[in-house]
Amino acid sequence: MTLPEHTASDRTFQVDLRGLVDLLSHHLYSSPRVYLRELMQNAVDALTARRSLESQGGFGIRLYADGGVVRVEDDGVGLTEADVHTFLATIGRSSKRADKIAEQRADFIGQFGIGLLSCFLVADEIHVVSRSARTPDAPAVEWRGRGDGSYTVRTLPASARPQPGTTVTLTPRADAAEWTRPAQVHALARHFGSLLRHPVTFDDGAGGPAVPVNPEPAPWSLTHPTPGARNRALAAYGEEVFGFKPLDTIELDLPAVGLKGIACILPDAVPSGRRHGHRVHVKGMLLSEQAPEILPDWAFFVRCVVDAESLRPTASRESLYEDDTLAAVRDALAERLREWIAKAAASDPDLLARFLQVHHLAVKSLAVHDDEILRMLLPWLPFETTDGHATLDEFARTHRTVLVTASVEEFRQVAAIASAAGLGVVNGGYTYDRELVHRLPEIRPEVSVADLDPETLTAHLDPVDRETELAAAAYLARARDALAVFDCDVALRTFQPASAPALLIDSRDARHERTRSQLAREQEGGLWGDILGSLRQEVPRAQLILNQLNPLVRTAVTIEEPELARTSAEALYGQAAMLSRRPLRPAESSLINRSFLDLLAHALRKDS
Ligand SMILES: Nc1ncnc2c1ncn2[C@@H]1O[C@H](COP(=O)(O)OP(=O)(O)OP(=O)(O)O)[C@@H](O)[C@H]1O
Repeated sequence: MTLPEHTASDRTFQVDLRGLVDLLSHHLYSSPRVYLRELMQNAVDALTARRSLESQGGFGIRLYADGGVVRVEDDGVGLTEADVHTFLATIGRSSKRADKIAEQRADFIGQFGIGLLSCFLVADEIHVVSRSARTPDAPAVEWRGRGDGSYTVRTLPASARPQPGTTVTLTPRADAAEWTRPAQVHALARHFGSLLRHPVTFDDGAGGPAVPVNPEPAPWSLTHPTPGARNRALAAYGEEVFGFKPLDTIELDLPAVGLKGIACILPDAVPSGRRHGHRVHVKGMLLSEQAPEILPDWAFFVRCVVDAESLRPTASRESLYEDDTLAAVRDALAERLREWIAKAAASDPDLLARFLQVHHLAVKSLAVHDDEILRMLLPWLPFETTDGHATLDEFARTHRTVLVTASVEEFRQVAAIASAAGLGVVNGGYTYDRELVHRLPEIRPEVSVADLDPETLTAHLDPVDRETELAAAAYLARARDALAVFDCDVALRTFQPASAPALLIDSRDARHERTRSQLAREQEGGLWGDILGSLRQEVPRAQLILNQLNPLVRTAVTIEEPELARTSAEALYGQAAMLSRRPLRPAESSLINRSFLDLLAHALRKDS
């Protein structure tokens, strides 16, 4: 038996327009307000297409919103009835992609053939009346497209639309009033269209004259009498769009992609790594206020506003398509910022100083990975040093050997003693600082850089003579006993400055080791106790170094009364711990409290 043959029949997808509009509104566009941008952009593209037919100027875009309707009218290329069926009524079909104009595609902002659908975000029907400039004797045509996917087309007498161009009218739904009120339409038009090159006007239907939406050309396209005047005009524009007075304004110009604009240096520091949005216009139309992709991550000390000819927007038209052109633009703009830094470093020390004062953290993060920035700016970057805050250049002039600590805490511990000994130490504890200081000899070969840790420093402190050591032995033993709970050894040395009674050397390693051995003790006998115990290394203990040159210490070591000796040792430990500015442990805080009260009680007893 043979089965009956089934013949395959070609079918066409059915598209549910409501579902599609829902998808666009929830997943493609950030807000219903984009409907106006899409209409303006179609008008701009239509004007561009008309310009390729006839060079005559004076064509523009007129917006109208009176609370009842929103209308966008252009003097663009227009549509014939056949165009309407092909382009308006076919979703995903765009005249800007048709083969014969493929080479001109870069002239247009649109290309996906879906922009018009965004009108359904605010209205149930799109009404278009158009007359073609390509086929001047074709009649005017009217198209009504509805959100349910149906549409009607009819031709109108030439008198209905005497001149070529297109008028799109929307009757907004009540729930879209927020986006279609006259004041809002005007504000949105200015927002998206302030840099459009065709004249755009707005009329609120109240009887007054239509007002220009983009009366001023882009500030960088104007000529100015002097470079200073130009710079001030660009800075004023930056302040207008970003709301801050730029520390300086860098002009951007990349002819290869028709990009012009400005980069505004932020007047205040920003947390490093925070990426700023830049304002990107494509052919004048505002694409995004938050496009971080036109600059590399490190450029977080600027905000840019640019207008480009050949950057490609994505379908949402709210970001840029990541392609080779965008990568090249990013590189070229980064290069411009570098040039600005180099120029400031070479010829405008005041500007450079102001810039580094605010953005040195950003520059440090940049210099770590960028040899050129390092070479240009390292000498001018500020660091915390034993001479106070100083640039490496200033510091290296007085210290041919630059010592650098690994942590802020270690810097606090050694700074006073090292500087009293004439040593120059840089605090390497902040992010990037130690790494950067170590690279100084690449630029200043006459300078050498070495790490300094507190242990090395104490090893070089002068011991006291045997007699003094013996005389102090009893006191030192009591002090060791008092501080044993902190696993702290006590030693007597002489060091400058004489005003410092004691130095507490307490490296991070020592503290880790103490935590570990304390845990091991607590777990005594158990499995963990054995494991932790077997890890025990030679314990790097904390060390309280008393300064024999200090008058207070000289007196303390002679104390015979055991309680007072103990209290004085605790007080010296507490004071040294506080000076190191590391967070105190609870036991240390209570020790400081207790020793203070004991000393007070002692002093009062003595007085009475
Ligand atoms: N104001 C207008 N004047 C002339 N033609 C227009 C106008 N508005 C729309 N069209 C035609 O309708 C087509 C579809 O428009 P739509 O906005 O949906 O897509 P697009 O602009 O081509 O691409 P995109 O989805 O990227 O915006 C356009 O390609 C164009 O041919």
